[in-house]
Order: sequence, then structure tokens, then C-alpha cells
Amino acid sequence: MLRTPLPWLAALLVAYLLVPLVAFLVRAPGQGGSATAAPGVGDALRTSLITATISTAVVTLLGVPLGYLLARSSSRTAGALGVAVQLPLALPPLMSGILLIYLVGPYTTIGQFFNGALTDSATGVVLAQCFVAAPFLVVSARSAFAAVDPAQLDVAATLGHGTLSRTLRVALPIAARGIRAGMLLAWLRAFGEFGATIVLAYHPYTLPVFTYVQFSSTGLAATTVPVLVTLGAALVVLLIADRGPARRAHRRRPVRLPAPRPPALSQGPVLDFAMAARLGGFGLAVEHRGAGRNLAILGASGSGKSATLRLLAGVLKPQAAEISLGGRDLAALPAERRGIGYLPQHPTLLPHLRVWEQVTFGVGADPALAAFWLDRLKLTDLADRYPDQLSGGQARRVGLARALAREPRLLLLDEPFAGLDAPVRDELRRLLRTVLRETTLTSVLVTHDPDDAALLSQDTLLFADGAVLQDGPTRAVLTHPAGPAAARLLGVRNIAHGHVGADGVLASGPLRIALPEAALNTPAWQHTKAPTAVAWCVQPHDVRLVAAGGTAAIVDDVAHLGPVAELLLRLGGDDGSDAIDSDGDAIDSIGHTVGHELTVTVPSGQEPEIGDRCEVDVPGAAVIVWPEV
Ligand SMILES: Nc1ncnc2c1ncn2[C@@H]1O[C@H](COP(=O)(O)OP(=O)(O)OP(=O)(O)O)[C@@H](O)[C@H]1O
Repeated sequence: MLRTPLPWLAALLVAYLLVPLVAFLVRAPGQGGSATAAPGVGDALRTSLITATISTAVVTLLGVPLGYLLARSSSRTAGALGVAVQLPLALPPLMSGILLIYLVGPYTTIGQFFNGALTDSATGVVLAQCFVAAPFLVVSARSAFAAVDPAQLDVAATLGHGTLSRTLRVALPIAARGIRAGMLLAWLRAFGEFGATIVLAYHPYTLPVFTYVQFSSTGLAATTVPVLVTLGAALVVLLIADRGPARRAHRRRPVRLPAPRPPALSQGPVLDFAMAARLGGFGLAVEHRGAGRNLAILGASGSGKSATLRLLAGVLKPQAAEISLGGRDLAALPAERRGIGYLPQHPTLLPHLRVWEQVTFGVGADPALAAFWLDRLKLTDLADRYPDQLSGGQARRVGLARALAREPRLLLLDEPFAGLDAPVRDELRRLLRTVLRETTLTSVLVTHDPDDAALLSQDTLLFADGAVLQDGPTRAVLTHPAGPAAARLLGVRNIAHGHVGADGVLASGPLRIALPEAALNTPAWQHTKAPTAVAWCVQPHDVRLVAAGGTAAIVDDVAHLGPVAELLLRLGGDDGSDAIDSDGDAIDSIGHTVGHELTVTVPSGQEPEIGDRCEVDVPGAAVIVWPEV
């Protein structure tokens, strides 16, 4: 028994559409004699086939650019235009014909210019068909172009392709399926057009007009042949369209790779930039003065990391920008002339190209160099594959090979490991580290993971809400974050508030930590006077469990993380001292006996049980303190 009414509803519509056809086909043989009563059917068929094909060609030629422009523009004019061009769909075709009379009728300027040849002629038939069929093509083309990922066009720009080349080699092939569907609809609509045609061009007869004339002069029986012919022609076109282009892989020969050539090694140029941009309500201002060749940008989601890369790539318009790469000003150049390799967040391989065609897609890409990178990135065996035959990690590697095959001066990588599982991520990270070391490439890597920064950069820039929090050598940034927000971005677990007394002792909840002289001998402390309100942090692996002489704590949780166990300790036991939550803000402990929480890691096997009492020591040398502002 069917549990849903959906099949019934669908079956009802199918029956409604097909039963008249079946009834006609059942009765048609009995009216076979009427075939001789339709002597003009051949001419009408020819007229319909020719005019429908010409109309489809015309609306395709004009409608594809219109669909492209409508899809790419978000202006109000484009929106209004998009609605207006669909008007013929809403009008009864007869009225469309009447409207056309006002444009090309024999008494209009255009009509007189052509001596009335635009009506009652094959040209008139084409004009009528174009009017009613064009919206089908425009709407299909617009949706097809709207589905093209703008990042694919951005990447093509960074690969050296100008506007026309991007349209023809990226947007058009990707939208081709939708455009083909639109062409089919337009052809069928033109082939079946009656209302506008009969007003604008009664002669020469098209099949629908011929059928109508037969019906009104001789009766139903005389329509059998024209209806059969119309059905046959439409069926043939539908079958041809349904077959589509032959499966691409079967048509192409296997790729023969040229002998590989390694990249020429030269010292990577120094990158400096200062840029400002506005994205809707989001403002971005970022500056970096490079020391190392490889920069990592770390920041929370939505902080402006990808926007920074897009500004560097030249695919996002800045309010102001200075970008100097080895002393050369990039900001004045369009994306296609910046000589940049850009890997956006999502793989942006072109669905119609095989791996080999992808990696040689860039303008000026050297096939020998492409072959080298295919080999180095372990892609040689995949050279014949299409993107939908690759895994996520393989697709990222192809994107990387494509960027490298043009020998870029600067490589921009937007979260290249996002969404990959741990082994694939580790392999790709190792490969990338090797590539950066071997090529002396200058690079900017956007990531959420401090480990990526540690492995793949010499400089790190921390980012929050569109502004720079900290910029400096990676080792210094990772070990000495400039403030609690920077520490939080780097994944530091124990961040809290407290006071440093004149004796240099940090008091925070029940903890008393003697700070070394060096911790307070920094520029940040020069204008402060004890006792000073501070924020502070310590890494879990720096905190020690001690047998005696430490701060009392209770084990609240134990997580086993392979070689180490991570403990969540509640400090102060049950003495009711001020509590500090995990974000570092003091919270009222009235009614609770919760102490200051601390996360600690110990070698696996040495961890206590949940609920155990223990004592902890926080070494002053491992603590970072920042005066509260
Ligand atoms: N085309 C746009 N129009 C309006 N706002 C935008 C546009 N693109 C990005 N934004 C906004 O700009 C801000 C920064 O976006 P961006 O993509 O640079 O963030 P991100 O740091 O890379 O984040 P994630 O790590 O999640 O990728 C976000 O608030 C986002 O909503």
C-alpha cells in the first residue's frame, strides 16, 4: 500500500498529459485517408523547422549575453530588466502578435523601411517566434550563469585570464548545460508557436497555422496528418536533446605528459601591504611589514582573513591598498597581471576539464613545470580524471599544482586543509611544507590552526574583527601572544584575571604565583604601578602536579588524548574563594564552592581519577601577564 499521496498526484498529471495523445494515436489509423487531404503539410513542416531553428539561433545569440549580464549584476535596473524580459510569458501569444504589429507592422517606420517584408513572410514568422521563445532562453541562461561559482572566475583571473577569456572559458562551459536546456525549450516553443504568428505572419503556413486552417475549413479528420507530423518532429528533437553530448571521457585520448622541469629557484620577494576595504557593514584594515617569506594569518571565523587574501589577489576592490612584492607595486595591477597563485577556500576546479587541462589552464603555464608539479604532488596517475572523479584532498592538490604551474611570485592559500580528515590533512601539510622549502616561494596562508602557522610560516598575523591584533615572527607570536584575545585565538586554554602586587606576586583566585623579573620587564609594564589588575595565561603542559606545597585542587574531569591526559582542575577546593570562569571573567561564587578552573596535561598513565584531590604548581616563568586596559 502506498503511504504517501505523491505518486497518485504525479500519476494524475501524467495521465492528463498522455491520455489525449494515446486517444489520438488510437483513432488516427482510422482516419488515414485524410493524409491525402493535407497536401500542404510538407511545406508547413519545412517552414516550421527552418523558422524555429533560425529563431532559436537568434535568441541564443542575443539571449546568452543578456542572461550572463543579468546573472552578474545585482543592480536594481538588472532586476527590473530580468522581470521585464519575461513579460511575453505572461501575455497571451495573440497579444504578443498585436504588440509586434506596433513595432514591425506595415505602417510603422521599421515596417515601411523594409517595404512591409516583416509581416506575412518567413521573416514575420521568425520575429513572432523570437518574441515568445526568447524568455525561455534568457531565464535558463540567467539561472545557469548565476550557478557559476564567482570563486571560479576569481581563480581564472589570478591565472591570467582576462574578462572575455573568463566568460568564454569558464562561465560559458559551466553554464552550457542550462543554456542547452533553454535552447531546447526555445526551439519547442518556437516550433509550436501559433497566436503571435497568426497575427504577424499568416503566410507562409507554419504547421500550427496550417493545422488550424485545416481544422476550421475541413474538420477534425483533416488535422490527423499535421498533428502526427508535429508530434513526430517534436519527438525527434526531444530524443536528440536527451542524448546530449557523448560522455566526455570516451571521446578523449589519454594525456601524454611532457618531460618534467623543476621550477627555477630564486629568493622569494618580500611582501608588505596595507589595505582597507568595506564589505557590506564589515570594515577591514590590515597592515603587514614582512620579514619572513611565509606569512600565516590566523583569526576567528568572519574576522576578514579570506577578504585579506582576496584583496591581495586583486579579486576584491579595496578602498585603499598598498601592496609591495619585492618592491613592485601590485595594487595598481588587475588580478590577471599580478603573477599570483591563489587557492580559495573551496576547491574551484573547472568541471569540464581533466586534471592535466586544469594544471595547464593558466595563461603562460609551462607544461613541463605542470608535469613536474603533478609528479611532486602525486597526481600523475590522475591526469586523465575529471574533478568529479577526485577526492577532496586530490582536488586541493590539483588546485595547488595549477597555481604553481605558472611559477607564481606569491602563493595565496585560503584554509587549504579545511574539511580534510587527519591523515590527508597531515600529508598535504607535509607536501606544502616541502614545496615552500624547495621553491623559496613567498606565501600567505589563512588558517584557524596555530600548528599550520608553526609549520608553514615565519611570520604570523593575528586578526580579529577586521583589524590586526598582533603581527610578528611566528615563534614569538605563538609563545607570547600580545593579549588575552590573541591568546584565545591561539587556543591557549588557561586565561584568567588577577592582580600583581608590588612584590611581583600574581594573585588570581586561590593561586599565588611569583613572577620572574623578566615577565614584568617589558614595554607593556613600563607605565604601570603595582598593584595592577592583569589578565594572564599559562599553557596546560606548563602546569605541574606536585606532592605538596602547591595550590589545592579537585579533579573535575579527565580526558585521554593519546600520549597525554588532559585534566580539568577546580582550584581552591571548597574554600569559597572568588571564581573565574573559563573566559577569564570573575564570577560571583555566592552559594557555590567552585574555585578557579585550570586545564593541565600530564603524561598518560600518571593521571589521577575524577574527584581526586591534588595540588598544582604554576611556574611563574611559564606565565604571561598583560596589564588590564
Ligand atoms: N560579498 C560580501 N558582502 C558583504 N559582506 C561580506 C562579503 N564577503 C564577506 N563579507 C563579510 O566580511 C566579513 C569577513 O569575511 P571573511 O570571509 O573574510 O571572513 P574569514 O575570516 O575568512 O572567515 P572564515 O574563517 O569563516 O572563512 C564577514 O563578516 C562576512 O560576513
